[in-house]
Amino acid sequence: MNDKRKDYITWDEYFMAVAKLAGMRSKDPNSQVGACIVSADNKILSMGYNGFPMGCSDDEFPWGRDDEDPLKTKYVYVTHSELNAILNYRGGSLEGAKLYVSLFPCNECAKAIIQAGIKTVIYDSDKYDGTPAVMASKMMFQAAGVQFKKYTPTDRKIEITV
Ligand SMILES: O=c1ccn([C@H]2C[C@H](O)[C@@H](COP(=O)(O)O)O2)c(=O)[nH]1
Ligand SMILES: [Zn+2]
Repeated sequence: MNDKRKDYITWDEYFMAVAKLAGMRSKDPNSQVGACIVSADNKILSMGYNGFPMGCSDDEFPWGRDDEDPLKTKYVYVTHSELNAILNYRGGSLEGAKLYVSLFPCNECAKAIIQAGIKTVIYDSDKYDGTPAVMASKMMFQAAGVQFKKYTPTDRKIEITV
């Protein structure tokens, strides 16, 4: 019994699972998004999920998507997972880091990702592909030399009992 285990999870499975675990903290009833920032040598640097800013109560601010008054929707208040992950990092530079995220970043997150120096984005869902926000993200990533690649699902079930 000197051989190592063979069924350990890959780096990609690990970091995407961590991103999705972070997303499970989200109170958004429609889309729970998680992000995990990783160094070039595979150390986790930061995590985030979509939620309201500190001091803005999850129970008082609205979670709805549609209202003729934009102030009664979540969109004007929610901080996106990627931005939270960037802002949660306290260690200095994210230059050259990788970002694992469960949903393709919107244009506002793309700007923050580029400006933070993140060079690779690995995403799972691309459910808003073709929308202006995602089209703008893809254009900006291409112009800025940020690689984006779809996570290849392995269908591995990762079960954790807590
Ligand atoms: O780049 C992104 C884009 C969106 N999100 C968050 C913001 C919202 O909480 C949801 C999207 O809600 P829908 O009901 O699917 O419109 O996702 C994010 O974290 N990062
Ligand atoms: Zn965003």
